[in-house]
Amino acid sequence: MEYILETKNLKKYYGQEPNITRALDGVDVQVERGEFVSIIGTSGSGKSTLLNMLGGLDIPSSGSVKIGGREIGKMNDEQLTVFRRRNIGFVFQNYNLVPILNVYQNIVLPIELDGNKVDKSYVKEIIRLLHLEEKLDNLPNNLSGGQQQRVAIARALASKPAIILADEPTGNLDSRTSLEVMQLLKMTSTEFSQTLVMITHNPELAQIADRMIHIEDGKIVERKENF
Ligand SMILES: Nc1ncnc2c1ncn2[C@@H]1O[C@H](COP(=O)(O)OP(=O)(O)OP(=O)(O)O)[C@@H](O)[C@H]1O
Repeated sequence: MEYILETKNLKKYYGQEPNITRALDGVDVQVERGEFVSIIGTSGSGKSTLLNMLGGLDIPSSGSVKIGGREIGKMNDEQLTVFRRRNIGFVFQNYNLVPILNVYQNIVLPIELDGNKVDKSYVKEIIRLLHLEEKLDNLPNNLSGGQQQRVAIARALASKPAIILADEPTGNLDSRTSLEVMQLLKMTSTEFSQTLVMITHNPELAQIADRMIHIEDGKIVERKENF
């Protein structure tokens, strides 16, 4: 079977002996197309490092990452940038919105960067579901943290990427809104057969996924509730 995301013996070390940090220490992860997987672990366990590797944002010390069957270590920077933009939607903790663009422009930016036509009715539906209709002309600075996060989620969904990688996507939302946003992410990813990988330290949110991957000290550990 070909997985949409697959790592083999993935290692990421920072620094050098004797002060080496093994952020990832031999990680084998497989994610099936359309799956919703949460990666859960305590602070410093390696979650963000793993997500960055799965999204081709960082280079492994050793081991491999395959996205859609393609080994990303074999692509040059430009190929990887285009590949990422076409296949992966990112939702970061800190939103990464463009401050000089308004909400609507931020949402459709990745589509336009790729020279594609905006599916207006789809984007409108995302905007409605994320309660952003009234904010489309606002600049990010004029929004609350939670609103900015919803814009970031809308942007990730708008280009219908095959894969959505989310790093604590609801970290700045209250618990009720977090659950709502998570349900929305789950609903849209199911509707468009998207693969969703989300990292969190919140067990309640992690359980919304089809499957949980536990990480401790840079290693995947098996837990009973996975089965
Ligand atoms: N650029 C870096 N340089 C040195 N060490 C790093 C770097 N990035 C991460 N680390 C270390 O690697 C380990 C894993 O970090 P990572 O950010 O992946 O953890 P995390 O599980 O996402 O944590 P958190 O939940 O706090 O965001 C930590 O010990 C961290 O200090």
